[in-house]
Amino acid sequence: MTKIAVAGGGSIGLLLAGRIALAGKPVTVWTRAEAQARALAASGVAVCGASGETIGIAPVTAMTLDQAQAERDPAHVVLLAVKQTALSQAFLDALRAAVPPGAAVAAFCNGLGHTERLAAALPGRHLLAAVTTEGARRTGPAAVRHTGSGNTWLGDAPLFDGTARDAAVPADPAKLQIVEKVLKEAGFTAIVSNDMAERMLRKLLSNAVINPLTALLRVPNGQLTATRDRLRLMRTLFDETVPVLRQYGLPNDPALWDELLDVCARTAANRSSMLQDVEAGRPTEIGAINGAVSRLARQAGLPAPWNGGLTALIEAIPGDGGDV
Ligand SMILES: NC(=O)C1=CN([C@@H]2O[C@H](COP(=O)(O)OP(=O)(O)OC[C@H]3O[C@@H](n4cnc5c(N)ncnc54)[C@H](OP(=O)(O)O)[C@@H]3O)[C@@H](O)[C@H]2O)C=CC1
Ligand SMILES: CC(C)(CO)C(=O)C(=O)O
Repeated sequence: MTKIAVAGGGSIGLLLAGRIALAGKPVTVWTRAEAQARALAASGVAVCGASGETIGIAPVTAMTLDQAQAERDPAHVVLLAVKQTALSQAFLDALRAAVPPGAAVAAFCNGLGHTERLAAALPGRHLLAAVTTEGARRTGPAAVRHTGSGNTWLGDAPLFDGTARDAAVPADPAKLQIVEKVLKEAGFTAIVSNDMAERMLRKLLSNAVINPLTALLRVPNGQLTATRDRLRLMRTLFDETVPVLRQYGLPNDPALWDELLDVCARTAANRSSMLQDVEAGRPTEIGAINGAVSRLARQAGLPAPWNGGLTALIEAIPGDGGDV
């Protein structure tokens, strides 16, 4: 039987682990803190729906990532559900020690930069990129709310920083199929994509416009479109970001602006992940989002002053302390 581990017991990690376990598959959560591993092992993951109704209590095995390194029977499939800010050298070293060569690692991080770092840190492992529009919020050490259903795309992990367009770590089709099957059996809409660069760039575009503006203006996503001034800010950032991302595989799609407005409408009540990080005094993923757009713009010789300025502003908020 495929041995499945989820690295990171946060919002997406608990949603993945909870749903997989509720579908009857054994799953192990690798946490940062020992206290969370104990809580998860004792009570399982309480999975709730969008309005807080209990869907089920999912039994899981749990241990810290450090403890996972000593496992005699290591995982074959690892779903990586940490933020880009967690990808320190120490974390990457620990992950390499916990994941044996030949195992598949599907990275669910938003933003860019993780695929390059993971590919370098995990030689001999099968790296996959995953982009999800599922919404999740951890409500306790062993509890998660599934705040919105979406799609999850899986495929070759594209490389952007310092590379020409179309560079990617080719996925082993057999590993891809295994991860797709695990997600589908857990009830997720999993789609194998042969253009993960496009998927990552579409998601990056939403995050690059919505996240920094909501974090600075301290408004939920739906409030961004509520005034002309905010819409103008969104449009300015969008107009600067699209030409940069088009250099790396974002299609010339006239529907992109409407799609962005649609994300704001569908997630109107959400506080973006960056706003939540700022409010909690945690480091944000700004370096992997607008910081990444700035880097790509420099690489392509295009201007991106708004992305650079917003990166500097968010990094200057007490608590952020820079990024990976
Ligand atoms: N939440 C969502 O709805 C969505 C999130 N995403 C993306 O998915 C990624 C994960 O997001 P999300 O789940 O929301 O983030 P969270 O902050 O909720 O969870 C991240 C988890 O990573 C854990 N972690 C950090 N460092 C380590 C470590 N050294 N060892 C083990 N675990 C560690 C954290 O542990 P601890 O709590 O102990 O610090 C935390 O539980 C992000 O890139 C995000 O942008 C994508 C789509 C939707
Ligand atoms: C799409 C969006 C903006 C939804 O809140 C998101 O992915 C985030 O908050 O990081």
